[in-house]
Amino acid sequence: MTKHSAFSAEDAAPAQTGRRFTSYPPASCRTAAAQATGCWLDAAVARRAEHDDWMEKHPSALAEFESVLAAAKGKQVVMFLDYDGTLSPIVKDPDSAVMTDEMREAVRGVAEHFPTAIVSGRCRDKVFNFVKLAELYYAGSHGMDIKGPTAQSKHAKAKAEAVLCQPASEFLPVIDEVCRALTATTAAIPGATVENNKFCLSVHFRCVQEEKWRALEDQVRSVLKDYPDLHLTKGRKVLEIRPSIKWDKGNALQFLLEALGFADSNNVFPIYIGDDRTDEDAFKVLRSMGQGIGILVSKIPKETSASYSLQEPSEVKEFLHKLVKSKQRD
Ligand SMILES: O=P(O)(O)OC[C@H]1O[C@H](O[C@H]2O[C@H](CO)[C@@H](O)[C@H](O)[C@H]2O)[C@H](O)[C@@H](O)[C@@H]1O
Repeated sequence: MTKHSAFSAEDAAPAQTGRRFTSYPPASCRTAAAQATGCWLDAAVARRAEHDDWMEKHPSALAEFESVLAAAKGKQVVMFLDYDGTLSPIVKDPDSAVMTDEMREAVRGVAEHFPTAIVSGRCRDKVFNFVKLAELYYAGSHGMDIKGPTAQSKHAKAKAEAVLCQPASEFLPVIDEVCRALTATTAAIPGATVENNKFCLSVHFRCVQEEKWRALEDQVRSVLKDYPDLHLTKGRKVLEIRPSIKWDKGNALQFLLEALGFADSNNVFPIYIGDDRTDEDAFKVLRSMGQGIGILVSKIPKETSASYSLQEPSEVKEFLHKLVKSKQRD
């Protein structure tokens, strides 16, 4: 298979801006080679071929909907949904990434039929304020802050309200301290913003001039030098600062399956839909369990452990609607 960057043109810096951004190479070597020879038609053909090749390996979950249903037949579907880029489109201002009422209704419909969790890099309260559905499970801070439903529903387990998992709670004071330090240090870079996600932080560079990306990353790394228990990862035009503990969205998925009573069960079919690098941890867990499916939301080929793809949040909504309809005709 052609190697793709998990984060390509739509998300991050081009490779030539510096070695530390080189986890974001051009879309494919084939395309780059064609571009290098100056043959743009070849490059377009190569891109198309690359896309077709990728779609064969990660087919549309809508086009293959009946196969998904067949695989899930007789099993309990559990739905896991990432937020940004999955339920809401990527926008410049993170505080404006609202979810449409139509998408909320689609998620509500799914939650009526299946246990449903939102798994986000955002602070749990913030993502709850966007989604506003009390019958769901929420895993905020990249899974480091998990809470059960606060409203009863058919699928909220009797003790759901008691579900709480905060494996990084000892990091709260240090995260606040680093948030203050980063906010002060990056203030001179226009467009840079720091978002406090409670157990982790995001430094956004979507609105920063490309020439300043390197300087911003240098500043963030210089602050982090004094905090060896924290580490930096990269998402969609965002630098993410997280505690160095072995806990990610994959662990959150496993924790929730266990909390729902599906530990070691062969009768469960988890579906995880996400668009970001951090969602890959959950896709990998599903692969290693050999149960359920991962669906990557992306318009372009990316290296992924997901089995299926959807292009954008509107397709996610359609997929959720189809799932609800299929349940209604059961
Ligand atoms: O796990 P997620 O729910 O996907 O959260 C990952 C990050 O999402 C948000 O940032 C991204 O979306 C913003 C709004 O569309 C966009 O402006 C930004 O460039 C994206 O990186 C969120 O603000 C971050 O804190 C999350 O870590």
